[in-house]
Amino acid sequence: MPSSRLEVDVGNTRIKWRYGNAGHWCARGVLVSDELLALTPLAIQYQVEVVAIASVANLDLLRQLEQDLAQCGIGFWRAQTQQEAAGVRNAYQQWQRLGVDRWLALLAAKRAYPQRDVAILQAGSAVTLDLLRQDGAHLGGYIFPGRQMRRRALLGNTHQIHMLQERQPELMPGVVTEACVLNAEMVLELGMLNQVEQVLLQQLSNPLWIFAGGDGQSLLEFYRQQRQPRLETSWHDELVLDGLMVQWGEEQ
Ligand SMILES: Nc1ncnc2c1ncn2[C@@H]1O[C@H](COP(=O)(O)OP(=O)(O)OP(=O)(O)O)[C@@H](O)[C@H]1O
Ligand SMILES: CC(C)(CO)[C@@H](O)C(=O)NCCC(=O)O
Repeated sequence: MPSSRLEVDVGNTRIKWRYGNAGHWCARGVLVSDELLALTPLAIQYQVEVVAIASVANLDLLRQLEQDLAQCGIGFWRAQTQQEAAGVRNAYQQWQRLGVDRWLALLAAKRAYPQRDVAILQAGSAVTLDLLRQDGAHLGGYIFPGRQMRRRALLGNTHQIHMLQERQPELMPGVVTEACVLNAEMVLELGMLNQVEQVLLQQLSNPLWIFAGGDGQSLLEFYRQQRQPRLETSWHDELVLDGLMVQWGEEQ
């Protein structure tokens, strides 16, 4: 009998979880990152045997969670970055330093598209981009500050920029503070997407560009709205959790 699992992706902003058995998910949800210990009551509620976690966040809380779960007789399994697995070779020389969310996304992409070059953009607290060739070679990537992080840096380091109301971003220059900030975010992100597109076209062969993460939908829309997007794109909601499943499956 496959064990019932709570699968968890712990980012620096949010925790995404899903509960199920052998790929059939009965429940899913989101917590904020400092609510990690709320996973124990969830695991009890769903009577899971194991909590399987990928985390790039606070290690102290993770140790506490492991202890809490052990006291309740619930297993704890933590995904790790690897040098090579499931047909993917990590490009980092110091391979342990690659974020486990990036590594698992590579495993998930390889499983989903074994015959294609892919690029993976995960737009979370940070925005990461990773390149993966069809032969399994990870070609490295980029780490950009995420949207919320940039916004906090701008507002936190100035006295007179206040966002009194949200509005739709556009490319034209703004004539009110909010528009200047929001439109600049769009200019910045489109610039990033265009520049990255150039790199992907140079480095990969007919790649599929996968978007994921909290701001991924919005970046994907920006990209698709352009006059001539040159790459095929796809949206993946739970790439890190899918990679967690690949690694779990390989280790059982
Ligand atoms: N309900 C929400 N709460 C917080 N952020 C949200 C929400 N909806 C969308 N976002 C956007 O999602 C981004 C965070 O995305 P996500 O939850 O994927 O990050 P994360 O996995 O915690 O980050 P990372 O893996 O980079 O540490 C924020 O920058 C924010 O702009
Ligand atoms: C870049 C983030 C924060 C994205 O979640 C995470 O993957 C991380 O902490 N990575 C460690 C550094 C690296 O990947 O090189």
